[in-house]
Amino acid sequence: MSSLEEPLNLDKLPSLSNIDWLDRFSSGACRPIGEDMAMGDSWSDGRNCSSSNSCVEDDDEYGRENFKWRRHGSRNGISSRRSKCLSKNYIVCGTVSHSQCLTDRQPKSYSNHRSTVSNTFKLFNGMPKHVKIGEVGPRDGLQNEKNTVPTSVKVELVQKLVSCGLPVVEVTGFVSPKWVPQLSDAKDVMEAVKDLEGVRLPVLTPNMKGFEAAVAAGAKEVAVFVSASESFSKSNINCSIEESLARYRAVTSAAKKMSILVRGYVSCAIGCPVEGAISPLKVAYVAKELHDMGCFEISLGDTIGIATPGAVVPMLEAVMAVVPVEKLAVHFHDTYGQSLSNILVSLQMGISTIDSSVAGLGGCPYAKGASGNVSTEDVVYILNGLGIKTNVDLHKLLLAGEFISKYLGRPSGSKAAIALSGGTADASTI
Ligand SMILES: CC(C)(COP(=O)([O-])OP(=O)([O-])OC[C@H]1O[C@@H](n2cnc3c(N)ncnc32)[C@H](O)[C@@H]1OP(=O)([O-])[O-])[C@@H](O)C(=O)NCCC(=O)NCCSC(=O)C[C@@](C)(O)CC(=O)[O-]
Repeated sequence: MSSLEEPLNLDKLPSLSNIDWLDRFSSGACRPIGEDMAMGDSWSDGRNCSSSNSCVEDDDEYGRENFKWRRHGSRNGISSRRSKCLSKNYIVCGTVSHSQCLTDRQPKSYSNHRSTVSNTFKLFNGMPKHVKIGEVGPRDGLQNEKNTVPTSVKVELVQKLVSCGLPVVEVTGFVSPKWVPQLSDAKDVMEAVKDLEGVRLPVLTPNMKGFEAAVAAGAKEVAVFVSASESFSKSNINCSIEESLARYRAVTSAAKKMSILVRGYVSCAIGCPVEGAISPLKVAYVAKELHDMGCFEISLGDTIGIATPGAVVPMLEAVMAVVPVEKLAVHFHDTYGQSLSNILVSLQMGISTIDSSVAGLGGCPYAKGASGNVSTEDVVYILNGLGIKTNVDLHKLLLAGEFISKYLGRPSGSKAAIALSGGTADASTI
């Protein structure tokens, strides 16, 4: 195992030129559910990319010319695939009824129709058709609240979020109550929601103690979190990056024996409150370690919310060189209001799992000044506009956001929710 104390040389990581983009974007790269799942085969919400999010069929010359990470593909068969891609794009948009989405914006009588089509390809070609939203409000959102939120409110919030159709709701964290007092009722919250059906309910676990407590409370999925910044690792979990990786190897190994799924987070994937900018290679290093130890999905977190697309692209490029894109998620905090732009560019790079927090709740107790996650309402709104399916009922989501905002006594952090408030009865058709 190499150490982060040693400088990471470029040649230690596979470079983009060593990886044929077809390998990473082909339906072969989008494995069927269950295959290559180091943590057992009980994951029922796996994405079958070859049917729903397939990218390669949509590849065309525009993608490769415009996006560096696709440069190395074969040009064979491009023209024959182009018309197929075109119809697919239209089908995607056609799935959202009553929506002002991509198709509606295409000027039908535009004099240069070919150029309009070219733009559509350039901008939207690599995007997934379905996005899985990981709701983190009850954990990431509430962990930083100063006043204790009663267990019953947390449980009701989780229930409301599940009823929206969200496929994943991160419930709580089995972390030290001395470090994060707000989550000291983790056991009670988990026990109250563990039997909710049709949803994955992961919980954060920083070590074996947390893992064992989570399993005892009924968790069937846990999440470990490693930092790409040495300083943040020490302030957040009181150990070095390498020590944390060793702890998580113990967790993933125990989880595998019990068919418990483990998700991995990389925090400070763009920047650290102490160290500033973080090298994409460091992010790639820890992401690969998490992948190699058996995490079925790795969520790349801009913990302090400083990212712009200019920083997200190289970070994703570096990580996608070592971890398959279908195993990656993005997790943006919205401190600088850049999250939706960052999400858009992530979608263009083929990411199809997005973390977000209802009403934009959140902030990390160990990242002062960092604001909440991008709001789930805003994410659903932009995805609806792009004609990308989420299966999330926006109307119910607005009510869940309203519920927790009212309880906390402050306005929602979601622009879409604020704009739609008063008109929530019609929100599901937006
Ligand atoms: C990791 C530790 C526990 C180390 O904390 P430590 O103080 O170094 O641990 P320790 O092993 O020395 O134990 C100290 C005490 O904590 C107890 N303890 C030990 N482990 C646990 C546990 N799991 N659950 C409950 N109690 C625990 C342990 O039993 C002992 O109790 P005592 O004997 O003093 O009574 C601590 O630093 C901690 O809990 N940190 C978590 C901090 C946290 O939750 N931060 C926010 C996470 S958000 C994030 O990282 C970013 C993310 C994921 O959201 C992505 C993004 O936004 O970008």
